[in-house]
Amino acid sequence: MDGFQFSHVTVSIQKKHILDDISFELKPGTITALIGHNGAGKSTIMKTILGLQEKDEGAISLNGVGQEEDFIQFKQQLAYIPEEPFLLSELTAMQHFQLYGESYQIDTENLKEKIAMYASELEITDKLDEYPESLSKGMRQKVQTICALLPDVSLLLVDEPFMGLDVYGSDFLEKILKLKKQENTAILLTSHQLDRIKGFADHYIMLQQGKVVNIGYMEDFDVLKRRFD
Ligand SMILES: Nc1ncnc2c1ncn2[C@@H]1O[C@H](COP(=O)(O)OP(=O)(O)OP(=O)(O)O)[C@@H](O)[C@H]1O
Repeated sequence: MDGFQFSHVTVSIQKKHILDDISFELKPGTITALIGHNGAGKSTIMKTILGLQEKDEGAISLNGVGQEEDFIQFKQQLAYIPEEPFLLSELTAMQHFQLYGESYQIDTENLKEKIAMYASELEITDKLDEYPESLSKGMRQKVQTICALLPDVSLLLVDEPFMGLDVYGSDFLEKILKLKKQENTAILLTSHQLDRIKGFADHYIMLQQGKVVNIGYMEDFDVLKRRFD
């Protein structure tokens, strides 16, 4: 089955329900925004998909591959841009890209072209041999972002995509997310920058205290918001 399924997932941390029976689906070639106040459970959904957070119940699958059945094959089909960069201090920016290239088995020429294009567009070409400690926070975020954009995956998870990026970097990332969508990637993002994501997300999932309160088309979001305000 194509696409991503998150079915009846419940997560507890220290006996408290953080996600309560959450279900949604993502179709290939769509962008979906997870919307909700601080603490609603958006990052916990991302971490649960990535296997960083254990779930009590439920099932998660991507293109018919169950997260629990074959975690490596499941994981190989997705990439993640975290809110905070977590780079390895002993690797340069270029070595991070090569590591991603190897783990996603990207063809060498293709990898070189992509690195050159992303580094140039995000203005870090002169930083490729630098280690994370000598990069600014925004530059580290750019390196982390490029890592996740290098592979062609079925599912791209993006936690607060525009946090830490300058306006030019944010505009470029938005352009690339739209391009990935055209290439049939399903994109799940969280953002508090509603004005920006309203312009390019197709669907929204609204969370409140670990529960889904509404799922709909992004273009209908304003109507719903006015009703809740
Ligand atoms: N490790 C943890 N230990 C205890 N509680 C946690 C832990 N991680 C998350 N929580 C709780 O889970 C709830 C959901 O947190 P989560 O980070 O998923 O929210 P969020 O919607 O991503 O918020 P934000 O918009 O602030 O990033 C919060 O009440 C938070 O306090």
